[in-house]
Amino acid sequence: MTKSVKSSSNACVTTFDEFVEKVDYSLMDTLHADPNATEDGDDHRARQVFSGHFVPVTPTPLAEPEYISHSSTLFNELGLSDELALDSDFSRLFSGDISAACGPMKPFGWATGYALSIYGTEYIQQCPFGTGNGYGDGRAISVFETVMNGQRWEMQLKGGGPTPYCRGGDGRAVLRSSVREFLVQEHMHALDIPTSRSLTLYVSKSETARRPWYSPDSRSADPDILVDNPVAISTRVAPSFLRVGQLELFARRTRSNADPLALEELRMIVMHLIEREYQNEIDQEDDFADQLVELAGLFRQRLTALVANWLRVGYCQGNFNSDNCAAGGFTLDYGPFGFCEIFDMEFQPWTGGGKHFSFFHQPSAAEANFHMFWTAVRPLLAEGSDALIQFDEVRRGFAEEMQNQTQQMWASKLGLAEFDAQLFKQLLQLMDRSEVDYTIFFRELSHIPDEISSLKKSFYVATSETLDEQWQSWLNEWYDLVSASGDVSEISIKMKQVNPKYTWREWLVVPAYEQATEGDYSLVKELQEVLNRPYDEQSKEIEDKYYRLKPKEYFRAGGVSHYSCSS
Ligand SMILES: Nc1ncnc2c1ncn2[C@@H]1O[C@H](COP(=O)(O)OP(=O)(O)OP(=O)(O)O)[C@@H](O)[C@H]1O
Ligand SMILES: [Mg+2]
Repeated sequence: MTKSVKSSSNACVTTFDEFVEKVDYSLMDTLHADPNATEDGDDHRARQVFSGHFVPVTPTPLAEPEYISHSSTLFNELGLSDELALDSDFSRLFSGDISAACGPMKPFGWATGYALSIYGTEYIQQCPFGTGNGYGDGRAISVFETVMNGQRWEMQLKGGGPTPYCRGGDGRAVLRSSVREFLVQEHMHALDIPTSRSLTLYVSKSETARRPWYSPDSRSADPDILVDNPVAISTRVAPSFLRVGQLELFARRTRSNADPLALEELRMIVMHLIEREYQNEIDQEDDFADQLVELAGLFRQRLTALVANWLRVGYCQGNFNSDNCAAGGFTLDYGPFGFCEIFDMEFQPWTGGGKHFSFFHQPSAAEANFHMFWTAVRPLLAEGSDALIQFDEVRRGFAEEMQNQTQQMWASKLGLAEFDAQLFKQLLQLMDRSEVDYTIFFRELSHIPDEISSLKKSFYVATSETLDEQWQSWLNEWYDLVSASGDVSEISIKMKQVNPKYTWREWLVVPAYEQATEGDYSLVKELQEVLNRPYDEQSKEIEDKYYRLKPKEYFRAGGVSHYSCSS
């Protein structure tokens, strides 16, 4: 078994024909298409979609596409050769021209509908028809499914042009947001955090889209100008793009008797979820009700671990609605996300996001999404059944599991065998008062110093003598605990595996997308290199450039310290 996986991972797909041969449809063959869909996928205007799991739709090719970059790491994992990224037909396909492929490929891709809940409250007014039937992938179009190296993958163009769910939007993503999403997905993977992945990034040399943005040196919360930015298509890859909101769509239709097929379509999409995301853990021969109990337990485990990981690296998703919550338990939709530099429990880079999605509130936001998942799947279980009792039990246990996951994570960040509530509480107060840089502080601590001078390079403010004394006394207590729990140099190595040296710093990413707008992609590529090895020391030159406190001029800077959702 291991042998066959290994040998297939060495098999390199080098030509476009070989790549196309690998297409292996699952979703379009097992789920329901919208019965009102056109046959040719020419379906680009906002309209209501009343039933079915997906709408066949063709992407809209970028005008004059230019290759920017691809992820060698992912190509390698998929068994694709790097040259393929430069192949003209491959580039055509992943810059939106599906006519580049023929033979086993269908002449259209597909978009899916989903519902939206914000922090556990159902919304429908985001849909222009006021019914929820016009909400879904407005600019994301999947074009390819395959099994590569024993794993099923779906490839989805983001910014691939309008779909019936576009709500009047242009279906495009601008270069700025595409560079961010392209880079951060692979960075998250390198940080060992489950995520959708990045395949390729192409930009148009002649097509632009107008978006609200910030003038240079703007300090305003909201964008103050309109900017024409080149449009781009990034392709993301995951076993599926199923969201909690997608399950909710069919559950809502079931509840309101809007569609006689809704309950069956709910059952189908949940089976599809199990098949795509939980195949290795759930036996699909088992009784379906038992599968649902297992599904709930596994999703709870993945979601809580995911959010604990977000806290570990300083990541704030910003907009953790149910439609941005992957039912496979990985990070999806990098819109108004950010990484905490100066430590702030309520860090939230998105001006429209509110505190409920801020840094330390993410466990509660996750619970609200889990609640919507539980509510959506529940109609598939018989009232009064044992399975339903167990299913409800999983829901009730969310907060406890979330707490266990976060406590374990803090213990590992601090190099301790067990979480110490008192020590942790004192640390949070000190970090807050000294305004520490989250990444630099924990990385310096990973060297296990016994006095505070090296930690001070992570402080944004000068500390008083009293504060220094408090730090030293905290450090002494911590040091004693660490040294009592094992070999200090081994603990240091382990701490460096959970406390990255290099994380996302927005002010260092801005120049990369700005230069890319001018046709210079060298910084995008440099960032790919640096962010793909976040736990490594890397060179002195890289350290000087990237392991640094955020300069004063970027505090409160529009588009750097905060941004609106527009992308
Ligand atoms: N320019 C656009 N044209 C059409 N639809 C859009 C556009 N921008 C956003 N949307 C749609 O609006 C909804 C909310 O946007 P949001 O920013 O959460 O998602 P996104 O970043 O586009 O997508 P995803 O969640 O697929 O990563 C999504 O369903 C998205 O498809
Ligand atoms: Mg989204």
